Amino acid sequence: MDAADPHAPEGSGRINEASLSREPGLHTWLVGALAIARYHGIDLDPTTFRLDPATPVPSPAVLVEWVREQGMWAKAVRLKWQQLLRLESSGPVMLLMKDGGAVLMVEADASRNVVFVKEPTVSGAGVAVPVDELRLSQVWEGEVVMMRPQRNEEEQDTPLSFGFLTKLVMQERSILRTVGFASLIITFLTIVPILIVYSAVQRVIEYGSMSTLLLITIVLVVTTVLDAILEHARGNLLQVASTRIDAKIQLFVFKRLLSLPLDYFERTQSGVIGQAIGKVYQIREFITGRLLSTFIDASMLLILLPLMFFMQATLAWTIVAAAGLIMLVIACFLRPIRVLTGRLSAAESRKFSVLVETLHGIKTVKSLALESARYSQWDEFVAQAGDVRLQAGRLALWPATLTLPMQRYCQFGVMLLGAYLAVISKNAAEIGSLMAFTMISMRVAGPLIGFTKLMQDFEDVRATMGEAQAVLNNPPEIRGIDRGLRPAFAGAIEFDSVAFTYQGSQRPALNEVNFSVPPGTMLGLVGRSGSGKSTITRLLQGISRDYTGFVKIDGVELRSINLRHLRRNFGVVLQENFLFRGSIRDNIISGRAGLTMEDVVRAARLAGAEEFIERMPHGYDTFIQEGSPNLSGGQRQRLAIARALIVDPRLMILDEATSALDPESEALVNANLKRIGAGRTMVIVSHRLASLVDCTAIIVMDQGKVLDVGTHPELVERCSVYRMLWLQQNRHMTDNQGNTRHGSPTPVLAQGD
Ligand SMILES: Nc1ncnc2c1ncn2[C@@H]1O[C@H](COP(=O)(O)OP(=O)(O)OP(=O)(O)O)[C@@H](O)[C@H]1O
Repeated sequence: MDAADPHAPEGSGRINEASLSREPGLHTWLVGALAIARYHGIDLDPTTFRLDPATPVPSPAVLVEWVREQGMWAKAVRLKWQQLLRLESSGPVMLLMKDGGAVLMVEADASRNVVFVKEPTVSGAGVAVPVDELRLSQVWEGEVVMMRPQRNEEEQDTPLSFGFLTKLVMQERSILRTVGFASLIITFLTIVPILIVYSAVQRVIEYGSMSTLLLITIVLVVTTVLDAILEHARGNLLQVASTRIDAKIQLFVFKRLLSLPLDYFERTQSGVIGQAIGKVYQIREFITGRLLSTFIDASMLLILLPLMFFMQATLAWTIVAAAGLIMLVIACFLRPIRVLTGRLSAAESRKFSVLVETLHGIKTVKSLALESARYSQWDEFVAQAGDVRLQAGRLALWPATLTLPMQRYCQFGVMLLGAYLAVISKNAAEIGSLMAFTMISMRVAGPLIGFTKLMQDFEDVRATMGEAQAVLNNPPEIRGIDRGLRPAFAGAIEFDSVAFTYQGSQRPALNEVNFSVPPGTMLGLVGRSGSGKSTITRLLQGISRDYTGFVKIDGVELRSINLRHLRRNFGVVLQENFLFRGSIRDNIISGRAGLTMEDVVRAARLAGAEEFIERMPHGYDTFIQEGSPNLSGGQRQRLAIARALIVDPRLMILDEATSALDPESEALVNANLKRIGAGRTMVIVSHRLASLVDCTAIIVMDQGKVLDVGTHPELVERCSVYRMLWLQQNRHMTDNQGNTRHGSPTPVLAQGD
């Protein structure tokens, strides 16, 4: 059947490569993504999309990754025609074609069995044409890319709370509903044998009816088997639900953690953070385990309790009274337990911090033989935590001990009382009733006690939640990450009356800083320790944003720039750079989409890393361990430079990048600086002035202020602080070469390479 619209322009129902008009220079998929984004009122920056020249068709994963990096929600899925017809989407979706092209599906009409598609154009212009399954299947194999804006600010900024976690749990309501339904049937299956016992036992005993006994046995066996099957199925479903909830919580926690600003991590011990993250899992266990099962049990109570009252009201009242007493005892202990739980948690955090710190600093610990000092500290914190744990444990024993008689009563005492009541009533029918009641009370006692204990657990979890919230609910920097301008950078930097004071500090780290440099500048930053050099680079990267004055890049105030965009345009190399576990190639790419082996080689060559990589046993595939012990400091640094350079950033920061290097490695990196700096603005912080003599401009910082700006010769001439630093370093170098201590600087040294 040809489903093409008769009013559509001739031939417009055909989709083939020829009909896919491509935006000049842009891949069709990219045009499609830009068009969908534009439909949602978002402008994506296509220049940030990198495509492997060897493979002109990117993978859907690469495209999706790029769209996500740009701050939108995106997903690539495989759909069948029927699913496509039912697709609920608040905008166009992109169908990826077999030939590498794409069309946008703007509407689906299930009644006519057609979808409306149009060619992707950035402007969004073009006529949508209806296409049927047969036609589409000739060019489309089912690949679809869906995109939409991040739902709303709330979605990204959702803080951790019971409400939020409950919402996550409720997302699994279809499973939970089934679980609830299964629970009701299980309860029913529990009641059936009880009712049979209730009504039939007396007859069996009175009339010696063996056939009734056999029937009861068969019914009991059948209900038990059914019960077991249903319990198993319910357990299975609960496992599925809790695994899914668990995965969502883990994703949430990690995302939330990554969204926290860097200075938060600088202020907070990693042990405290690690401990708080661990706590979230305790809360999850509570919600998906104890809470869920108690509520399921509670539904059972709703049926069983009335039944108990119906059978034996006196005994039922005693059980309710026992449960009430248990609740009262636990309620009395809640407050003191909460206090001790809080103290225990704090003590555990301190202990954990020592462990994490020791592991992080293990090189220092070993090399300075600090093992015994660290051990004593650990010993002290273990003792403190043990002390509080003992107190907490002892206190928790009390409610357990005091409630034990009531628990035992619910399980066994009720039987004795029932027997007594049966005996004094002298009614044989009471025996059946008593047996049935006892069976129910066994079933009821557990959930009743569980319900009361839930209060105690909830107190624990509330304390735990407080700790996790103290870490995860810190204000994220995500707002800046996903919002703001995305200007194309040339690289001009301007500081206009910038002042900045670190949180908790009295003295400003930067005070009335003013300077501006044009694009392509190689800017050196020098000054005594603590003069504010690194702070300038932090401000430039948007790490610290609560400064006064204006920091502008190409005239755009930094706080109005999208943070992700800003950082993607910065290449940053620090004194200590962390290399991840993985191959050299993976480390240079660092998971960024669309980068190829050619990019890796180009970056490595520019960073001066190519020669040592090629000498390694597996070249670019050489595996780097965590902390990269198999690389020298110089090699690590050059890899870090390559990693920063691979995206060809317009601005680059080298913060003491060569300070820890041996002279040979330093000379190697410095020799490449000019090449590295070609076509981009470089900000180089260095204590070694020899690395900076080629800079177009050097800023001399002193106590958070700009003391002078000039070239190396100018500063030697007129800036006393710079001259002093220069002479200090130069004397040292000349000494090494056996020259006179008071000799003037030599031009050779000044080249630094
Ligand atoms: N995270 C921080 N929290 C509080 N104060 C800080 C922080 N980082 C730096 N400072 C303070 O801010 C001032 C400037 O520090 P900054 O690191 O910018 O100096 P620097 O010139 O780069 O020093 P160095 O050459 O030693 O690295 C110093 O007084 C320092 O103590």
